[in-house]
Amino acid sequence: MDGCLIYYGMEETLFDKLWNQHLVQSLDGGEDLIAIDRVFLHERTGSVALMSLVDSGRKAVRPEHVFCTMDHIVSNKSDRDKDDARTPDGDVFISATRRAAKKAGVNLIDVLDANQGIVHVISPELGIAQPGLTLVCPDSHTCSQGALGALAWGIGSTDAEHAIATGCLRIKKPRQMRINVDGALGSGVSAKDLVLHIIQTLGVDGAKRCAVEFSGDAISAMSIEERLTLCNMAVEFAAFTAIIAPDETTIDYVKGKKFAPSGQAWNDAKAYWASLVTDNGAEFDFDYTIKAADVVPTVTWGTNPSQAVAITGEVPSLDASSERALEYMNLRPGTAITDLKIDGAFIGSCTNARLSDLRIAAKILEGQKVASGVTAICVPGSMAVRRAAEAEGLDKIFKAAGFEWGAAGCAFCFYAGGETFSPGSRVISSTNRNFEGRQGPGVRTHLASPAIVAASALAGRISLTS
Ligand SMILES: CC(C)[C@H](C(=O)O)[C@@H](O)C(=O)O
Ligand code: SF4
Repeated sequence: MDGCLIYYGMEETLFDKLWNQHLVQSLDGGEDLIAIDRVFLHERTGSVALMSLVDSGRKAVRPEHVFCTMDHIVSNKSDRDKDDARTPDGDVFISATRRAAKKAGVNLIDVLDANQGIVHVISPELGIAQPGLTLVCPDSHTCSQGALGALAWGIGSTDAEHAIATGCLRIKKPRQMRINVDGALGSGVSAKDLVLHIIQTLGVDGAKRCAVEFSGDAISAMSIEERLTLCNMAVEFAAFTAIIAPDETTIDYVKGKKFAPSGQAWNDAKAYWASLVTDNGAEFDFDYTIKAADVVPTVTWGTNPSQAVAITGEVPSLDASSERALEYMNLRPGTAITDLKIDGAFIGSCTNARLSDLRIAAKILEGQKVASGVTAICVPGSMAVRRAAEAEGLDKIFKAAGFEWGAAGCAFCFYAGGETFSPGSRVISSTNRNFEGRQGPGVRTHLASPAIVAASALAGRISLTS
């Protein structure tokens, strides 16, 4: 063995690489100081960070790398004004956020800006989230942006202020999990079905404090928009974040985006991104393999995203943990999912309101009418998505079918006060959370893919086909 060096445990995961490349210092007490490349804020929680920063006389260390959008409480009316809000007194909040963002000198994507939209939709769309960058945002679905190969995670408002002021955050390194999805998803089986299947299998705490890397043939075959849907819901099974190694699909997606590197910087970035893979032999704390062929169109029946079932299945039989959920959802065990009549259908949110989602729904809706008694709403994830959809005539299809066509924002994904579905409504929704009251007091949410939402809107009950 002379002259032969054997390294044990030198192989790194993609997550290790990004963590180590951003490690400023290991601190006493098990925390690390991590360099933060981008901070994204929104008016609901980011505003708190911005206002506190401005009020305390602190400055953004790199204001050009801080972005603030208005998405959570803005009105989704097509003719909205710059201060129209969904919440009582929301206008005051929006204008205060605007003032603080301007004072702090950060990039403001205001309500009427052409680039406005939901943070996790516009960050990739504008090339702000990029492979290899660390990105934080005071919002739990920041994990979505790991789809680009970025190390992106949700933080609190205080940490956001700290990251803006110092460009660093102290944090304990999470555990690591790999979920390898082998083979190809069946036709008509979407990224949303896959993530609901994973959460149903692992449970809502299944990836507690883990950075989850998604890999395998089914992931490589996905578009970036599908990967964003998948990573979006990592937090719904308690993950610290999700990440997917950048590949040709990622490079093609990022190329030419507003904030993407260009010229020589683009070539350098591509060379660096090629190194962002998990080494063969690198170890994870948890390593799962899922067969893509086992995944079927899936819908939630309960009040957390793990309470899910095949659309061809039934409301499961009662156990102690599901009793409350069944009561809230007004369901009886043994009822076929496709026998559930709906009152509302919603396509929107950072999970499933990108152009590909709208195209899938429009294909199903074309030339058809929403069932009577169903309130159907589509809110594109960003104004760019809305414009692109309109350029293809998708808005006309949605409207002709009886859908409302909104301006971008979080809108009916979460209840912030203001207009929503009426109490007791059963709503099929392309969003990511089905908690009690999530879409409004007493509203009963069933999570599903945009295809299922569209088909159900036409059928007037949960359905895979109209
Ligand atoms: C309001 C915001 C902090 C919250 C989040 O963290 O995710 C919201 O976006 C949500 O989806 O519940
Ligand atoms: S669309 Fe919904 S899940 Fe996404 S950031 Fe907004 S409120 Fe949160």
